[in-house]
Amino acid sequence: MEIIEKAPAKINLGLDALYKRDDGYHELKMIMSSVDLADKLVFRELPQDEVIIETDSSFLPVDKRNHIYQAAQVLKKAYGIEKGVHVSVRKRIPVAAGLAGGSSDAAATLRGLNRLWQLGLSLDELAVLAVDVGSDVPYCVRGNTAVVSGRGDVLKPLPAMPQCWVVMVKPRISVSTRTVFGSLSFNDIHHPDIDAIEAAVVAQDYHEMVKHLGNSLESVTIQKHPIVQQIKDKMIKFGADAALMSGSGPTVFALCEKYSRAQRVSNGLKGFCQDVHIVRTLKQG
Ligand SMILES: C[C@@](CO)(OP(=O)(O)O)[C@H](O)COP(=O)(O)OP(=O)(O)OC[C@H]1O[C@@H](n2ccc(N)nc2=O)[C@H](O)[C@@H]1O
Ligand SMILES: Nc1ncnc2c1ncn2[C@@H]1O[C@H](COP(=O)(O)OP(=O)(O)O)[C@@H](O)[C@H]1O
Repeated sequence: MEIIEKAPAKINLGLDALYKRDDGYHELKMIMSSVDLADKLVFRELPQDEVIIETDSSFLPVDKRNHIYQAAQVLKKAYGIEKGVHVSVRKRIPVAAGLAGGSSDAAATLRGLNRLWQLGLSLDELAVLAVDVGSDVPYCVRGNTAVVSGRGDVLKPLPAMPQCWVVMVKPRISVSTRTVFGSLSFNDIHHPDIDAIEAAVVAQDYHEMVKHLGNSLESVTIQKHPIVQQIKDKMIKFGADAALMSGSGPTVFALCEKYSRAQRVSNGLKGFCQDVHIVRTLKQG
């Protein structure tokens, strides 16, 4: 049997870091949304009890460091499964970009193996296991648009964000999520109004939504990597309705209501960065 799952990238329309918790993680309140840029995973049963990963990306480890491997092990351990799987990954989401590519692959693995091994688990049950792989994985199990809080493990589904075009630009720098959180100083960060973004999404009010986009981690990454601010400035100059860093970065996304604007932003940025994508927001489902 062969099972296919898509693993879409996410953007953070809002990310508020509230405080550092006793377990070392940060309490967050975020609005996340899936976009139409996805990896494709194909799962096939293996006769031996082994997890084998194959990918077209030269940036990815295929051993136990891969989030796909970790997700499979979490599921096998939780349900005592002694079966093997071959996973082939067509990688389209830029790696270590703030777009949750690895987390989305892990979530797709939980969904895919649930089907391949006929475990009959609900998405809520998979989301509970998911946090053992990473903080972004519970959200990625369902994807779509949601308010995400706690460490990343408390989910409230929302209607799909208002339809628009998203231009995603990843500069050629590496950002470590752990280092960004480690450098966060609560004295001087911006706290976006997450409730206002949520209300705008519920009301399907695109213009109100773009007014409130914000990310507490942005200034931390910009301080080390001014190119993130330069990309934001260029996006606005070329006509984007809003521009924001996603997650801990370094990808910056621009939202545009009109495709012609998205094309202008994309063309304007292509001379500056190589990794530029125009994608659509996803409708629910
Ligand atoms: C910042 C966000 C926002 O969506 O996204 P990315 O930039 O990774 O896409 C996520 O919270 C990242 O989630 P994820 O990448 O799964 O994080 P994890 O592997 O669990 O944690 C990596 C490191 O980030 C820090 N971390 C993560 C989540 C959280 N709520 N508090 C934290 O302090 C911890 O230092 C941890 O060691
Ligand atoms: N399947 C995977 N896809 C992408 N990255 C992965 C995967 N498995 C492990 N990783 C590792 O996870 C780290 C974070 O990658 P990724 O999830 O793409 O970024 P982010 O958390 O910034 O959104 C990278 O160092 C990468 O090597």
